[in-house]
Amino acid sequence: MTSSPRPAIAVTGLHKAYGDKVVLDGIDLNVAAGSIFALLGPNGAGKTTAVQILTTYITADSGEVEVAGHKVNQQPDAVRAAIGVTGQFSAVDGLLTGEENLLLMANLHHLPKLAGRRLATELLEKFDLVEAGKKPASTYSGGMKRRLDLAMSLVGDPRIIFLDEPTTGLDPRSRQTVWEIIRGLVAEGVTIFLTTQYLEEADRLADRIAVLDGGKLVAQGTAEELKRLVPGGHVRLQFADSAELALAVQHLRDAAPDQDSLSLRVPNDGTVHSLRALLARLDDASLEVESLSVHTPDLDDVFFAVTGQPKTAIPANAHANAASTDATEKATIR
Ligand SMILES: Nc1ncnc2c1ncn2[C@@H]1O[C@H](COP(=O)(O)OP(=O)(O)OP(=O)(O)O)[C@@H](O)[C@H]1O
Repeated sequence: MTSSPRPAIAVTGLHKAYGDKVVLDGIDLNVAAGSIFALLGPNGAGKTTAVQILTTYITADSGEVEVAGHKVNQQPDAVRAAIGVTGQFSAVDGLLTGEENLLLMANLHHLPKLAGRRLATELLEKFDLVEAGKKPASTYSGGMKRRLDLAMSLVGDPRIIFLDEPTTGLDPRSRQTVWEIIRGLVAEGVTIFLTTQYLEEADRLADRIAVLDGGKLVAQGTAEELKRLVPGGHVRLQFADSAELALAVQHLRDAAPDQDSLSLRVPNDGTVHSLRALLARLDDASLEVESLSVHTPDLDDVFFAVTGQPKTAIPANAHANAASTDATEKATIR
């Protein structure tokens, strides 16, 4: 009989509040060893708090949390020995060179001097920081700092790495580089738990994604599973002025208008048949459409469905509104 391998991370009923404010409201999740798991959510959703608990930085109020087979509240040292962490506030010391930062980390891990030097050289090469390695880290670009931070988190040879918003603030090229590094680590068998505000990052990288909103997991699955939760895509109709938009709203009752961009989002699966039907409706109503674009479902649509708001419009500490609660219940898969 074969038993399924033990997950790298197992969380049940995780709860954390600060005073009256419930930050994590009963979170359950499992991360398979050797996979990439993305915890997605708007500002203030509780992502960093979850990472802080999983990495033993803070304690939970209740719930079971096992990381690398050890309970975080009972064996925090064993958990710490098995993990690497890079946060939004990096461990990089700007006064030290890249190499010195790595040597310091090797020292903290009690590596013999020679082994520490060898590892620092290896990591500087791996992360394309050989030249920069002799310069103070304060002179590095954001992307270089992030690479050094990642390199430093590898010093203890961790099997599980937590990356809290690893590419926030990076330009697209640096972001791609970090993604390549993450994929390389996973190919070596490392488990990655990352938090992100970028839907694209979760889509491109993660084997499984969980969406956190208002302290609850409102959806969980692969990117494809999450996209299937969204019923079809939509067509965006662009109008020249608000009078034409108002006229369109009267005729297309199932559509959602956006007054700022003078556009209308009409549910549509993008097939030729349904596009023809939509064009016929526009013709029948003599509506003047300036332009039209077809959108197949993406994680943005999932976010819209499970949180009730477009990703870009989610304010800090957003909570699902009453209208979104239905969508949330329909969309959640467990
Ligand atoms: N030490 C603390 N004391 C009081 N409230 C806190 C504390 N730490 C976090 N919070 C609150 O908990 C909520 C979740 O914060 P958290 O940093 O976990 O969110 P996040 O999803 O990581 O957000 P961001 O994407 O902005 O980093 C926020 O409302 C925050 O203000």
